Order: sequence, then C-alpha cells, then structure tokens
Amino acid sequence: MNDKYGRKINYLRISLTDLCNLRCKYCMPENGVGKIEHDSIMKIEEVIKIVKVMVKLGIDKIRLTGGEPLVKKGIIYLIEELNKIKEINEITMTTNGILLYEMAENLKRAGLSRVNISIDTFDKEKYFDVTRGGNLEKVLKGIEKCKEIGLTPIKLNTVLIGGFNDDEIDTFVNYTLENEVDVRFIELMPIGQASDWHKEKFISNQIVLDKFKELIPVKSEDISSPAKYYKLPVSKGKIGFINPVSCNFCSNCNRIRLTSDGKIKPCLHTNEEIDILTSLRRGEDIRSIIVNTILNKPKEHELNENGFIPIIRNMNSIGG
Ligand SMILES: Nc1nc2c(ncn2[C@@H]2O[C@H](COP(=O)(O)OP(=O)(O)OP(=O)(O)O)[C@@H](O)[C@H]2O)c(=O)[nH]1
Ligand SMILES: C[S@@+](CC[C@H](N)C(=O)[O-])C[C@H]1O[C@@H](n2cnc3c(N)ncnc32)[C@H](O)[C@@H]1O
Ligand code: SF4
Ligand code: SF4
Repeated sequence: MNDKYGRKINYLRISLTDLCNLRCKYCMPENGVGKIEHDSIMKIEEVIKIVKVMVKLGIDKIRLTGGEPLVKKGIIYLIEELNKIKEINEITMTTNGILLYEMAENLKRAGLSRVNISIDTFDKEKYFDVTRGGNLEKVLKGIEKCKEIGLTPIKLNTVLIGGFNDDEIDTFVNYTLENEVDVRFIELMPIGQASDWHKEKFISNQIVLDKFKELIPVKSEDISSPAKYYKLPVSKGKIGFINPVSCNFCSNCNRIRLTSDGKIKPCLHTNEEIDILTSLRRGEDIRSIIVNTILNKPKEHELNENGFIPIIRNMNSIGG
C-alpha cells in the first residue's frame, strides 16, 4: 500500500533478536544487552503471523536482521515458512557473517535469496578490537562459502570510522576489482552507543570519492535503495555509499521495520513505535494498526533539525 506521500511500502525489515554474538563498539554495550523477559520477544510463529497480514498489504521483500539473525533459534524454519508465502519475492538477511560458513547451505536450501555482510576491517586484530572479540577468519570463510554456493549477490556493509578504518579505504575499494561483491560504505549514525561519540569519528563518504576520482556512477536498479553506486573502470563489484544522515532517499523510502520486541517502526530515525505484538496476543485487529502506521509514516528523518530527539534504542534492536 501507499503512504500519505504516495510512497509504495513493500519492504519489511525485521530485527529477530536484540542478542548478538559480537559487541561492535558503535552498536552494543560492552556487556551486551541483559536478557529481557522471554515473553517480550517475538516468537517465530508470531513473526510469521504478522508477516502474513503485511503481505496482504503489499509487503513483498523481507530482510531478516538483528542483533544477529543467525543466533535466533528457529531461523531456518522461519525462512522455510516465509518462503512458502507466495506474495514474497525476496527474503534477504543482514548478518555479521560469523556463523555463515556453517549455516549458508541450510539458509539457501530454506529459501534465503541473498545476504549483506557487515565487515568494518580486513585486519584480524582491528576486527577483534572493534567487535570486542570477533574472529575475522570466520567471516571471510563465510563470504567464500556464500560465493561458492551462489547465495548471491553479496554486499559488504562497512561503517567508516575516523581513526579506525579510514586507512583501509583502498583495500575495500580494491576488493571489488577481483570479487563480484559490492562494498558499501555507511556513514556512522549518532544512534545508541555512538550517539555521544566524538565528531572526528564521523567521517563523510565523500572522502572515498575524493580519493578515487576514477569511480564512475552506476545507475541503481533499485530506486528505493539507500545506496548510491559507483564502480572502478574495470572491476567485478560496485562501490556503494549509504549516507543515512545526509541521506536524500527518504522521498523514495519503501520500508517499515519490526523490532525484536514486536514494535512497528515507521522510520529508522524516529522514536515512534507501535506495539503490534501485544495487540496480536490480545487477538486485536493488527491489520488496521499496520494500515495506520504506513499511512502516517514520516515524510523524512529530522536528524539535521535543531531539537532532534536522539534515538533511544540501540541499533541491535532496530536492525539497522
Ligand atoms: N536512514 C536510513 N538508513 C537506512 C535505511 N535502510 C538501511 N539503512 C542503512 O543502510 C545500512 C545497510 O542496510 P542493509 O541492512 O544492508 O539493507 P539494504 O541497504 O536495504 O539492502 P539492499 O536490499 O541490499 O539494498 C543499514 O545498516 C542502515 O545504516 C533507511 O531506511 N533509512
Ligand atoms: C545492527 S546490525 C544487525 C545485523 C548484523 N548483526 C550485522 O552486523 O550485520 C545492521 C547494520 O547496522 C550497522 N550499524 C550499527 N550501528 C550503527 C551506527 N551507529 N551507525 C551506522 N551503522 C550502524 C552495522 O554496521 C550493520 O551493518
Ligand atoms: S553491528 Fe551487528 S554484529 Fe555488531 S554488535 Fe551490532 S548487531 Fe552485533
Ligand atoms: S530516514 Fe526514515 S523516511 Fe528516510 S529513508 Fe530512512 S526510514 Fe525512510
């Protein structure tokens, strides 16, 4: 269905869990998130019920995210069930890749279309540091496994952090020369853990464009994608830029979000949330809640406005 600004909303991003097997410094507190009451998290069957109502309203693309979606118990079953819903064209996932090597085959068999993998550095020690304990080798093996079995196209998501990985821009850009993988640089957002980070850490994607003058703009096949794409003159993969702060893709926004505790979020950058899980459990009409949420989706974010209220949730429970 369309929202009141005429945007067609067909993309649902679901944060399946706020738990994660990593603790990226910009995303999660060092000690993780305390386990919240089991009952306040959506069960797999509840996710399926909500999705089944949403597809009747025009949702045809689902992204599973988190926290880390691959640590959610029942993830394979969920994908199998979503794959049976005829209205859904694409089931995708955003993952840190740690468990991909061992799970990729089952994910593909269950019906997952493709994966976006977050990787902020190709340096083993830096990876261990920024993720507070992650093993880079596992992610790299996961990427290779996805290539091997055709869980593709693959996109890498790289958050640019001043003083951390801005010295690796060449490595990431050159990765696309030999790999049929898109690398997307994401500007760090002042959300959750990063909401009070020092401004030097927030660096603009423009520095990549300034450094690589030979990058050629590529027309995106998906006008609703937050990424603007470029490529090196002879390369297998593309370079994408996601500027969630200085973004100008709100006018083409096609997405709504479902948080791990069952709230619909009409926009990534608002604190507005509608508790659909409680309504579902009470047997109330969730269709009208979804219709209202879509109709009243904000026109755009207000990150650049004076008086902007910082987002309270950490990214791990929103899902990015
Ligand atoms: N401001 C804003 N940023 C977004 C939105 N959707 C995604 N992003 C940013 O883009 C990052 C990467 O998103 P992904 O989870 O890979 O999903 P995607 O870009 O929709 O993926 P594709 O379907 O492959 O294009 C997220 O972590 C966010 O930082 C959005 O609706 N608004
Ligand atoms: C919250 S994670 C969830 C999925 C999965 N655990 C992963 O890391 O891909 C989704 C995306 O959000 C990004 N992210 C988290 N906090 C962010 C922030 N403050 N600014 C920009 N991107 C952020 C991560 O880098 C990741 O690409
Ligand atoms: S960015 Fe993803 S992998 Fe890193 S802590 Fe957040 S949810 Fe976990
Ligand atoms: S900031 Fe809000 S309106 Fe803009 S693209 Fe993201 S989710 Fe859509």
